[in-house]
Amino acid sequence: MKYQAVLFDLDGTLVDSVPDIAHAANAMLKAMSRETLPLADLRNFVGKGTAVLIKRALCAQLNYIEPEPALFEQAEAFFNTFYHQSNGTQSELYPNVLSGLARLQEKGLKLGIVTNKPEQFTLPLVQKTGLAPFFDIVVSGDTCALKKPHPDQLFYACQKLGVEVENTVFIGDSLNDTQAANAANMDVLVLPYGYNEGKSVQNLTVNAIVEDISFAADWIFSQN
Ligand SMILES: O=C(O)COP(=O)(O)O
Ligand SMILES: [Mg+2]
Repeated sequence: MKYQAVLFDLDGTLVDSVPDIAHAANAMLKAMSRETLPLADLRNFVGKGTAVLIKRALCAQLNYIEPEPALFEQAEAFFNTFYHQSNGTQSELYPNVLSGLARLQEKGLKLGIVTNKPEQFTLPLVQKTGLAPFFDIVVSGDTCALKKPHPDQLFYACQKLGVEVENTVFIGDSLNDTQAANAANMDVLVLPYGYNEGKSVQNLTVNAIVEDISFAADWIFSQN
C-alpha cells in the first residue's frame, strides 16, 4: 500500500467557510467605522490564516501594508468576537466530502486535517460540520511554530499519526497547500473549487487535480 494516511486542508477543501468569515470581517469593519467589502473580495483573502485576512480586510486589498500594532489588536479583538458568533452557522461541506471521507476511512487510511485556521475556530467548526469523527488528528494554524506554506504542520501530522511522509498524501485548494507539500516532499492533490487567492489551480505543482473528495479517493485507491 503506497498511502497509509491522507491529510486535508479545511477552508476551501472540506468546508465552504467564506460566508461565516466574511460576516465576521464585515462586522469588524463596521465596528471600526470602515466600509464593508464584497464577499468575492473577502473570499480571495482567505488562506494564510486569520491574522493575514484581517490585515487584508483593513487595507481592502490582497497585498496588505502592515497595520500599526494597536490598530491590528483592536481589529483582531473585533474579528475574533464576531467569528466566534458566526463560525459554523452558514459554512457548508462541499459535495461528496462525507462520502469520500467514509470511503477512505473504510479502507483503514488514517485521516488528518492541516489548516491555517487558528485552533479556537478550527475545533468548533470541525464539530459543527460533523467532520470530527473522521479524523485522527487536527493540526491548526497555531499548533506548530510555522504554518503553511511552511511544511512544519505536515511533518507534525505524520509524526503524530506514526506514518512516513512518502506514505502520505495531502489534499488542498491553494498555493499554500502545494508549497507546503512540495517543501515536505509529500504527494499533493488539489481541488478546483476552493480559494486560491482568486487564481486558477492549473499551474500548481501537484500529482493531480481532482474534481472533489470522492474523485480524490478514487485517485488514492488507484495508486494503492
Ligand atoms: O484560515 C485560513 O486562512 C485558511 O485555512 P485553510 O488552511 O484551512 O485553507
Ligand atoms: Mg484552503
